[in-house]
Amino acid sequence: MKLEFRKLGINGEGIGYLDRKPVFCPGVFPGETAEVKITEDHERYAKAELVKLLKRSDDRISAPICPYLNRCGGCPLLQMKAPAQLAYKKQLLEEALWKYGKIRNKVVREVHPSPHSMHYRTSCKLPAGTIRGHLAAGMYEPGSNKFVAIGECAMHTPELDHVKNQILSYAEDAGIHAFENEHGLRYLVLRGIEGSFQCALITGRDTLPPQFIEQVSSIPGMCSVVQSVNDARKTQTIFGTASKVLAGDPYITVQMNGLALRLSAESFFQRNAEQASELYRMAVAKIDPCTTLLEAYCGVGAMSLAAHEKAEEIIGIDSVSQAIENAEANAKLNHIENVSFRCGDAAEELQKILVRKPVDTLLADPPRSGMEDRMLETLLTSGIRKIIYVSCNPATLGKNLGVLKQAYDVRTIIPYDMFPNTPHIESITVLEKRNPPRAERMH
Ligand SMILES: C[S@@+](CC[C@H](N)C(=O)[O-])C[C@H]1O[C@@H](n2cnc3c(N)ncnc32)[C@H](O)[C@@H]1O
Repeated sequence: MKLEFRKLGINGEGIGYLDRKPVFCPGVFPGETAEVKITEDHERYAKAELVKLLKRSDDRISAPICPYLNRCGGCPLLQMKAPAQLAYKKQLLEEALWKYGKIRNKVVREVHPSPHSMHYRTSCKLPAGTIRGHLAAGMYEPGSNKFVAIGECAMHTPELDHVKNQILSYAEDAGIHAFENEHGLRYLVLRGIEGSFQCALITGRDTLPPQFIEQVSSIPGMCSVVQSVNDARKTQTIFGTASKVLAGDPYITVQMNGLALRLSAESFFQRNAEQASELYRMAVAKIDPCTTLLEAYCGVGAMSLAAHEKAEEIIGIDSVSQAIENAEANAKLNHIENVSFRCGDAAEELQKILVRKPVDTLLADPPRSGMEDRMLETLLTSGIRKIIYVSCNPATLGKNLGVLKQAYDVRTIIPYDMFPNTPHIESITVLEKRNPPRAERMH
């Protein structure tokens, strides 16, 4: 059937309307007309696949840039011109903020574009698979378990893909196969920042051949080779319980905003390192000089350490022990003495700290699921004056701001494009405590 598309969905798909029912179709942009086939018809929405594009948007780039575009699903906006991508991302953020938190779009600033729109990813976590009898790393087709081998990804840095392909070729020569029956290579986790590489091999319960380890550790710039056994039949996590260092250090050390940062393979670190350093700089600039600053969900401490001159005391909290070990080492490495770290649940640790002393400012960069209810409740009744909230998920940001606005004013929201060609949008929100809170004024 022929359908006109008017909007962009949160997953980067086009939205057209059949009567008043939304129809979601990947590969179509707003302003386009397409022949589509309905694949799922539900009471409140339908899904469709593109048969033929009948009218193209002026925002569409016609030349295909990536051979995996229609199969991998990682970059649904790859064929959209850059200015249009930024405009749609801002719109997606504003819509989510209004839908989930009734936050008005006048507080949303223009999107900061990524310094690079291609080849910006400095890390990858790819499942291993077999293609025509050969070991490969890639992705699964969206919504399916069909493996797609990715040779070169247009979002990875070329160095990252080069190292990935070298490791796969050495693994195949060593007789290592893709994970099956609790053995083999399950995931390849790689980081490569400014010529330093870290490789984590997620495998079954296997002893990897010494010659293979020697070859991988000899790749120029390879600083850290670790193995993590994850042989669980069904798993939501990539890493197993413990990692073993096969060669080099347990971490790599990267430079960011004048700091040396050690990163273990299990520790979270932003994938677009160049844009992350811009975002961190802005987040730190929004902190007013204060006595006690707390960073919840601090990872390896990049922002806490960068903010060390803003507060007399800074405390970082993260639930991943390797990240906290890195953060503590990073404080020492950079000779910063007023920043300390704690491993634990952010809400629980914040509550414990607030019993002992007041906290002036909270810097928080939670995972996609956002802040938990316990964290929100604690903030509402705390004396924390300012919150700088870094978010990678507009929906959970909207929900959290919808609660926090009971006691805080949302001053500004600054979006950052961390992942060009995808619908993802990161942002920094600055909140200030209302004095007295609205709830108290009502009584
Ligand atoms: C989006 S990352 C941000 C990390 C860091 N701010 C950065 O930019 O590198 C979210 C972090 O939250 C941590 N985390 C997830 N759930 C947590 C919880 N309940 N309490 C504390 N930390 C948590 C993860 O380990 C991860 O390091």
